[in-house]
Amino acid sequence: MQFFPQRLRLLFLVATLLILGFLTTSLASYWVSSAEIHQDIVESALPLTGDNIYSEIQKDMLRPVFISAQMAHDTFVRDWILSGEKDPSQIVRYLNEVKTKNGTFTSFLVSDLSRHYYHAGGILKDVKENEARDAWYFRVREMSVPFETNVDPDMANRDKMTIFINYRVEDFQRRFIGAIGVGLTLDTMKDTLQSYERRFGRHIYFVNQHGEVVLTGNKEQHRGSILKQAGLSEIAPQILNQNTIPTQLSYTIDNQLIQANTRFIPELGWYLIVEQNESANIKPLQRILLINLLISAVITILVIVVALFNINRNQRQLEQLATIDRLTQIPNRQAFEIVLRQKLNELARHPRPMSGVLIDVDFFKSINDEFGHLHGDAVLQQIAALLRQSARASDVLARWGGEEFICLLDDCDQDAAMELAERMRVLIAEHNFALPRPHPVTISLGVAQLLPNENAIEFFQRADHLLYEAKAKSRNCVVVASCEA
Ligand SMILES: Nc1nc2c(ncn2[C@@H]2O[C@H](COP(=O)(O)OP(=O)(O)OP(=O)(O)O)[C@@H](O)[C@H]2O)c(=O)[nH]1
Repeated sequence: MQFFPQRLRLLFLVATLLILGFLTTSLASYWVSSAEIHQDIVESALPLTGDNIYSEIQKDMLRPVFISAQMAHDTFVRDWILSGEKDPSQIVRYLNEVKTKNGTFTSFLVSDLSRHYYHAGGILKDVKENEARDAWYFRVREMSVPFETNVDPDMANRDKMTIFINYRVEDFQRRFIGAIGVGLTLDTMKDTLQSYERRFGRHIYFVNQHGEVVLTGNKEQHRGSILKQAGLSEIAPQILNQNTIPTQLSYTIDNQLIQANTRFIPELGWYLIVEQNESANIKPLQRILLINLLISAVITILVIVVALFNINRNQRQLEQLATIDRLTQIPNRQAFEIVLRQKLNELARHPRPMSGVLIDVDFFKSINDEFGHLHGDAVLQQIAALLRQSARASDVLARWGGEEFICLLDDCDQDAAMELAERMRVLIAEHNFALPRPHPVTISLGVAQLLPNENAIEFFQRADHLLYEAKAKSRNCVVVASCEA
């Protein structure tokens, strides 16, 4: 009664300890690793990438700015304009040389006096104030800073989208005399950004001072104004603050935590934004956590199954030890009494004849004395086996005491029981027990049928009395209760 809940309690305790242990270690390692990833992204990976990209940009993209600055300060250019743009082939040759030497996509000069637009191929056109495409020139003309970067289609190159560096050219008294510079196609710039994205595994893009995304390696990711994009709009005011010192910001979009490293690049007039998806980096950890938890669950189940199997097996062995006689391997007296109680209950519900045979080995002490206890044990084992053979499968044979056995015969009247008892007696008397010297081994038997309203104690007392009678009579015989009894 007590054993079952106790066993369950033990298993529950083991399972709880295992689950707690596995959960603690798995969750702890997940939290530690994700905290490390966060720290690595925020404190090391992103700022480092930002710096690397910035230096790459300085190398690749600021070069056109420096080239344009050199062109704007070139005394040949200024002298040529101031001397009345006499020989256009000179400036065309100059622009061609700048373009080919530096590998830029285009090079140009617009003179404020003639409004001619010179490029490496000659005079392209004249810029006009009311022409929308020429608005850039009049903007540059009025601006107070030395240059601007502008993304426009290049008429000289089949309207390809181009980043122009528009540098103001001033005379020696700092009066505006024209605009000069070079241009890079956006394709080239995009390729550059894409190669950065591939190399550093981050998302890199530029926004202008109005928050418009002007250049990105991956067009699908960001377009339009960052002021209008979900998640990003929350940190847009912090990005657009002309801060040249790198700033670390974060925002959430579609349940993904994005870390962003931003800085203003005054030479370009644009903001460089380098992003990394922290959630995506943590995803493999979540997969590992899930696998760990699954493995833990499987191990816990296995441990429980193995423990349950062992406990059940031990319990079965204990139960067997408690009910089976070790020497003869037949049920002992306790087991017999349990079966008898069950049989008596059944009999009360479904009346039928039931008989009992009490068996005692004759002069067993003399066998022990003459041949020793081991031989005595062997005789008892053989007797038990012979009795078991002669009884029906439904009959219950048990060891009643030292050299006493009992056989309960269900659905069997006294006559049939007596026949069986006689068969048993003859079987034992004729059996060769292989003792060191010839020695008779016989049994005496008392047979009784259960009487109506007789209880177990009365029944056994009667059988015992009959056995005593058999012993007193001659031994090696069967005594049956008289019919009148
Ligand atoms: N070898 C062995 N001897 C046992 C075992 N159990 C009881 N005995 C012995 O069986 C003997 C029984 O002796 P008694 O009760 O005097 O009966 P008996 O010698 O058989 O004589 P009767 O019953 O009068 O025929 C005792 O000497 C017990 O020690 C056992 O498991 N093994």
